Amino acid sequence: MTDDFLTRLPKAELHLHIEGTLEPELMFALAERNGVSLPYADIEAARQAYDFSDLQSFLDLYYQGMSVLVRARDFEDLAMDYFRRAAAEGVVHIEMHVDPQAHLSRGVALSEVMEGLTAACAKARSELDISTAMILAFLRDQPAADAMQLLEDSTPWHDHFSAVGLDSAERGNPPSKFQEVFARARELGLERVAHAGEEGPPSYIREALDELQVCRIDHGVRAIEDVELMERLADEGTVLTVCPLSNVRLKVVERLEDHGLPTLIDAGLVVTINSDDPAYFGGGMRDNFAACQRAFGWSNETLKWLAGNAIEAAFMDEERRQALRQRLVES
Ligand code: HPA
Ligand SMILES: [Zn+2]
Repeated sequence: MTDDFLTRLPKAELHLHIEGTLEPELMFALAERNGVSLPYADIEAARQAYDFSDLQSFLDLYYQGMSVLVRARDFEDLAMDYFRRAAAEGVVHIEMHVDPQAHLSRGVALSEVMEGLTAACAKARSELDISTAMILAFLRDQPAADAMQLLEDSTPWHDHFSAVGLDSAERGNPPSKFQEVFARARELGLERVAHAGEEGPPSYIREALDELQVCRIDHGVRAIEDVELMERLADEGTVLTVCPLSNVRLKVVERLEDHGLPTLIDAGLVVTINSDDPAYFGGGMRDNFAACQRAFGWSNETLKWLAGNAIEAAFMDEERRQALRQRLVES
């Protein structure tokens, strides 16, 4: 392991889609194992195809790529492959969004997904000293009734989920569409997070707060367009899980230097740095921190503050949080 500050920094990742960690190498290996055909001639051609114009152009390839995930073993390999890379760059805690609907629609049972992922999470803890949490994500471009059905059907695995989340195509699919589903999740004792203000307007961030009662906003970068909203987010201490390289690759911003992160921090918001879909967006947690350090000239103190925000906002037990606080002080 490289012994530099950014690697030593204990990084907790609060915004990651486990299906977005599928590197082309593993995609090809699993395609062969499962007899699935891919639209790419080779690994290099797959990487070349990752040239996105917006969220939807990414989602099309993201759903296509996961067609190679069929059996529990595939999901375990997917997660372990990522956990090993993450451990090597100093990631100590990972909260992963899981998109069951994207697998159910292909005839892959939830039991295959969960068996594989829970096995990997157990190994992450015992073999890599990485703690994990899972977020049951609903695809917002699918009907709310399907999300409700998934919430009920996933009852045997509710103990494995810390929260429910909302992802996929944002525009035209406001948080209010899922008000009842999130109310039910709350009744079941699950925390709530939602993607809002990535491509969608600031009003979606308000809706997520008011109608879904989320404790964190995933992305949330379009809050910079609404000063009152920024004040509210700062006052309420709502955590934003910002994904800098994702925002560049999906053209939410043209260049990282144009990103609203410094504005959000200056306005007093609690922001964290995350990788989103590292296999598709050109880098993991360390790369995201490094790119921000370069673009914004941030000091090590600022980077530590960001890493600390994630440790404080994570779904983890207090013993683990205390241990990670200590590692942060020593980094
Ligand atoms: O960045 C994202 N945004 C919305 N949905 C997603 N699903 C995977 N990644 C993303
Ligand atoms: Zn995301």
